[in-house]
Amino acid sequence: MEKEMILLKKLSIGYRQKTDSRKVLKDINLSIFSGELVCLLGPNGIGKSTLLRTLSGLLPKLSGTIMINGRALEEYSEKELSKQVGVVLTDHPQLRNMRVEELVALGRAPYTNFFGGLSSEDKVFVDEAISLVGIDKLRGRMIRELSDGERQKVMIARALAQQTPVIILDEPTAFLDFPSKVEVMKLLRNLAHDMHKTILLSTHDLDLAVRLADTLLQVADSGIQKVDCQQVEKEMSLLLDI
Ligand SMILES: Nc1ncnc2c1ncn2[C@@H]1O[C@H](COP(=O)(O)OP(=O)(O)OP(=O)(O)O)[C@@H](O)[C@H]1O
Repeated sequence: MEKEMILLKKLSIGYRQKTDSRKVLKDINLSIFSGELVCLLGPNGIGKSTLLRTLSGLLPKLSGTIMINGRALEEYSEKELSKQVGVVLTDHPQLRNMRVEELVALGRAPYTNFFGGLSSEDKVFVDEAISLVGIDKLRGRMIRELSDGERQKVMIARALAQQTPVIILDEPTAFLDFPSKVEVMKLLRNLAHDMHKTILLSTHDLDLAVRLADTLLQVADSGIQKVDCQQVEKEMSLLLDI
């Protein structure tokens, strides 16, 4: 039986400004379960990143409820939340001067002591994450010397080393060539299915999302709706006249 990992009720998200707030999406009601690869689709500027940042605890909600693994998001301390939710955002220029192994080891930060030393258990999790993602050969390389696809895999390995039940990724396939997009999406799907993780990502790669996601969520001004993968595939074929 899969577990309800993310529950959203009457959620409004956006940006608080000095005098008022800029609402981006409102009345979001949604349940997301463990073992699921969930893809958020929608046009530029509709609010996908805003939602992912809000669920990651990086941006405060405007109103409503966010439950992560059965507990309200705001009840978690920063450290506790980083044991529940791993986040892979678009670019991290400040991480470019690290080696692959060091960056993956950053995933252990919520578990290490004040001085940040890795225990032998931490090292096992780092090794495991590196081998799961298939980047053993890149271990000693500098992040700045990697291709976009390789760097994306390293970021996923860091989130895996963090050992969280939920992983949130903002456009993990952007800027990748087609084979790398497929590889990254399949990797994420396998992680959801084999390790029972909840993987929530945004993407503009509709064709891949339709084929690989367990759940497709369409973001529109009116809110967020689950859409049927097979129905979308049929509509795509009709549009393309094939
Ligand atoms: N820091 C901010 N302050 C105020 N408004 C913002 C801020 N960041 C984004 N927005 C606005 O919020 C809305 C939603 O942006 P968001 O980045 O969530 O869209 P998105 O669906 O992720 O788009 P894309 O597909 O282009 O990445 C946009 O109108 C954007 O201009």
